[in-house]
Amino acid sequence: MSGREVDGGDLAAQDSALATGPDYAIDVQGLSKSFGTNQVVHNLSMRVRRGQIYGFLGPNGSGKTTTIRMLCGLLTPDEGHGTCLGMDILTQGRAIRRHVGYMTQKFSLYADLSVRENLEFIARIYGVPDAEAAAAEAIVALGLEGRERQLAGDLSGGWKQRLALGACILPKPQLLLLDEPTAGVDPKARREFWAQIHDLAAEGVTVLVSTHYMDEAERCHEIAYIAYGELLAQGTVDEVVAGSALHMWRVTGPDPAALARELMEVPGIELVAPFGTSVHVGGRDRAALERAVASFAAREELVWRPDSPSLEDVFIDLINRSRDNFR
Ligand SMILES: Nc1ncnc2c1ncn2[C@@H]1O[C@H](COP(=O)(O)OP(=O)(O)OP(=O)(O)O)[C@@H](O)[C@H]1O
Repeated sequence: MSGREVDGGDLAAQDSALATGPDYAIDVQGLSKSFGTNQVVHNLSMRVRRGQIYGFLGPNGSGKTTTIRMLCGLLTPDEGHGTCLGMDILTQGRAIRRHVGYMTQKFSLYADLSVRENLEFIARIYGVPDAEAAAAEAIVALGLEGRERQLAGDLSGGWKQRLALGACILPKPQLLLLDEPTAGVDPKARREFWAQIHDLAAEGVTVLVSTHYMDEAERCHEIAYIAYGELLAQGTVDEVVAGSALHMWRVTGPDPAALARELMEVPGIELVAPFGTSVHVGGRDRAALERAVASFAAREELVWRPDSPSLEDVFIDLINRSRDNFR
């Protein structure tokens, strides 16, 4: 906990500030954080509008969790400043956390308590009035009926995540920080989880969610892509794709893996990404890319089609280029 932490004691004043607060649930500038000599977040600025679902993407170790922890005052940035729910992240961490639900990557409920016991326990810790009723309400809202008496430790991955989300929203937070909430969860459970997230956003809750799944990125109102601690792209999915300025072709042929290796060496081709039986080929210089494609004209076994960049193409391109910059 930061030595500068002050707990803005007047809860009524805070609540009224929250109700009339700024348009942005998160508004931070120039955040940097190092662990020893390793700078894991560098000069990161971001703004998230209230009621939005904001996706946070990037490779492993790129600084997403560290950023989330700075946003709710669990870590103090070395540089930078900003607000979360209108409160200062440097000095009002404790007050921020009273209004934020933070779902960490690790399942942190009690494995040997039942679903209902876990929810009632959390409700009591947060001082929710009538903990039993609040837990019962959460059980219905999350579709956990019939599982109330099951031990949390015996739930499948998808149900565990749903219970963890239930615990997060019991105190009715204004902002949810969800750190890879669906890692390892099957597609049906992920879809249901996302339906819950959209319901919460429709009620005015702001959601910042980190994920490695492209389909989840496409369910967000806005996304940010972070690599090596740098924010490389930000905006709606369409804006991020358009901002890449990538031109793409898709080529299908008998041995996509060998073809991909060959294509990587061709001037004008900056991005090569095998996708099933075909290979996505891209570059920012349209003329150079077209010359590269034309050089394969005699290869009748290959079928070339112009294509549009997918979000995954854009992220692969961003990570390739940022890796070059950071070497
Ligand atoms: N408390 C700490 N002490 C030292 N190094 C840390 C600490 N917390 C994180 N790191 C390092 O900071 C870097 C960024 O980690 P972080 O967990 O923020 O990344 P991430 O983008 O959330 O990764 P993932 O997608 O794998 O969860 C990593 O190299 C990690 O090892």
